[in-house]
Formats: sequence, structure tokens, C-alpha cells
Amino acid sequence: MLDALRGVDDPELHRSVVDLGMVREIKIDGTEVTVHLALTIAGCPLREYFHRVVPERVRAECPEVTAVQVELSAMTDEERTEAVGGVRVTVPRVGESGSRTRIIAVGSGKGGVGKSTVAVNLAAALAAEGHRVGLLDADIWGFSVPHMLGATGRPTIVGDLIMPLDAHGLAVLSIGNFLPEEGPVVWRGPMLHKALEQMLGDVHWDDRDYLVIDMPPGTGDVSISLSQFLPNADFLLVTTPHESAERVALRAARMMTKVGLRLTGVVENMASFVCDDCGREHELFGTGAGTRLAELLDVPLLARIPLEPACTTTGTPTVLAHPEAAASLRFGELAKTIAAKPSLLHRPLPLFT
Ligand SMILES: Nc1ncnc2c1ncn2[C@@H]1O[C@H](COP(=O)(O)OP(=O)(O)OP(=O)(O)O)[C@@H](O)[C@H]1O
Repeated sequence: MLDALRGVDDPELHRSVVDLGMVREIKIDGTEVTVHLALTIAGCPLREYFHRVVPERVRAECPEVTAVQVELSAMTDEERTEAVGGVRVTVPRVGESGSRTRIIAVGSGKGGVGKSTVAVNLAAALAAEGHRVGLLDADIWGFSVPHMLGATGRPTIVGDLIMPLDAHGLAVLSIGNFLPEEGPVVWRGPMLHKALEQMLGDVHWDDRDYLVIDMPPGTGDVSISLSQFLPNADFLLVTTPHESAERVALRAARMMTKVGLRLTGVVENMASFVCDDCGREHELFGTGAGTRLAELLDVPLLARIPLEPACTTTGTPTVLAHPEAAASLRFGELAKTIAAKPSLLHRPLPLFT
């Protein structure tokens, strides 16, 4: 019976209820079974999940069982600390040596060029390729990821570990999940540094394959902190074809090298418009900006994403809502390009060092 329960995972901690020490008692009375589980938090929103999954699992493993009762209680503080402590030990923190999570930081010079759109769709496209992906919205002042993914709830906290939200198969966390809807963020450098440290270290990212980070535009305290926490991050710079965006992106790239971030490649967003009727691609805002910027920075132009009216849809990333759209196909190619290169160009920009 214990073996049957080994197949039941705590959906937040992603560990078997047996390994987490949640199984308190198993009573067998003929062909009827009662399982008592101690949950990590009282009033756990996952009660319904356990009432459904435990009987399913037991019946699948032991077909002779005719009835399964599930009783739930809550762990004590000490028991919870021990259970969560076990999770921490086996899962290295993101950015620590031993963590196999590849960090993809998505930044831009100017705001509004589609950095969050690229981060969200890249994360979803990587997940669609079968990778386990986390998405951290570090755009402290302009967070938009909760809205874009419909992940506006509050995260659960187990012991001192924060559980990211689940949205479309992505583990997601934004500063917006801790703040009132329209609340302002008035944080100075040291507070920001601490908040970011917590969002990387105290969140149960669970050894994901990728953690995509939506950075704030430009460079500043957040970029400096992240360069310290995550020196091996792959950094993608998003720009649009507009000359002004290109200039600002170039300046941002220079500043990034000064804080030690390493640029991996350029993504040109809103690069063109693909006509539904004739299928032709029109360069509405001029050509060559992404290529020029990539050449100047001596990094590859990783993708050119066309304008996509459906990109404004909120709640579901375009790659999932409209997988056939031209932009979605390019996001898919971008995900493949990134996944195909286990370690992209980890080196300082030659021009500016
Ligand atoms: N390829 C695209 N086609 C059409 N609309 C797009 C595209 N990319 C982004 N957008 C739209 O442009 C607006 C700005 O995008 P987004 O919020 O991703 O930019 P950002 O660079 O993250 O901005 P900020 O720095 O202010 O957070 C959004 O309304 C988004 O839906």
C-alpha cells in the first residue's frame, strides 16, 4: 500500500507524500482502505486534489480495493520544517553550484519593446518542447507577467519556502503576486537586492531545466543584483526596429557589460508584419535594426518576431493560444535555438571592456 502512495506527489513540493513523511496511517479493513495524510499547511487548497488522487492511485495499484477513505490533517511546525528542509537539501538553489537550472534573463534598453511578451512566450515555447520551466518576473516597477498569464493569486508559503504559482504548466512568480493590485513599489537598492535574493533562493523552483527572468528595462539596481546572484545567466536583449530603440539597446548593452552581465544574443521584436492574405512579410518600421545591433555587439541575432495582433491577448501566451500564428512559430524556433546551445556565448562584449 505504501508503494501505491509513493506515486502520489505533493503538487507544490513535487515530492512523494511518502518521502515527505506525510503518510500518518494506513488502515486496511478487508477490501476497504483508509489513508491518513498530514498536509504541510493547514487549510491547504490541495485537499480536493488528495481526495481525488489518493483513491485513484490506490485503486490503480491495488485493484482488489473496493473503497478508499482519505483523512487529512496538518503537520506541526516542527514536522513541516523537517519536510521542507528535506526538499531544500535535495534541490540546490537556483544559481548555486550544483543547480542544473539554466537561467535566461530577458532585458531591453527601452520599456514597451515587448520584453515581457518575449519572456512569457519563450518560457511557454520551452515548456512546449518538454522542458520544465520557471518564469520569474523581476520587472519590479512594471510587472506584467501575472496579468499576461492569468497568474494573479498569492503564492503559498510552506515553512520558509515560497511556492511559485502554476500557470499553463509554468512555475511563475512575480513581485506583483505579493502586492495589492495597483500598489506602488517604492524600494531602494538594498530592499530590492533582498527581494530578488529571496525570489531566487527562497522560492521552490524545484531544479527546473530553465528559469526565464523578465528583467526591468534598462540597467540599474536589479541588473546589478542579478549579475551578482547569477553570473552565468544567458542574457537576451530585446529591441524593436526603431532607430531610437536600437540606440537605447546599444547603450543598455554597454552598461550591462559594466555590471558583469554577459550578452548571449539579440531578439528583434515587432520586426515585421506577416499578411494573413498574401503570406508576405512587410518590414513596416525599416529593415536591419536587429542585425545591425547584433553585429555591433558581436552576438547572434537569435530571432525576429513579427507583429502579431493576438500578442495583446491576456491570460494565455500567444504560443499556446495561437500556435499557428507567425509570431508563435518564431518563438518556437527561438526556444529550439536556445535549447540547442547548452551554453551560449559566455564572454564579455569585446567592444566595451
Ligand atoms: N510582436 C508583437 N506584436 C504585437 N504586439 C506586441 C508584440 N510584442 C509586444 N506587443 C505588445 O506591446 C505591448 C508592450 O509589450 P510588453 O509589455 O511585452 O513590453 P515590455 O518591453 O515588457 O514593456 P515594459 O518594460 O513596460 O514592461 C503589449 O501591449 C504587448 O502586448
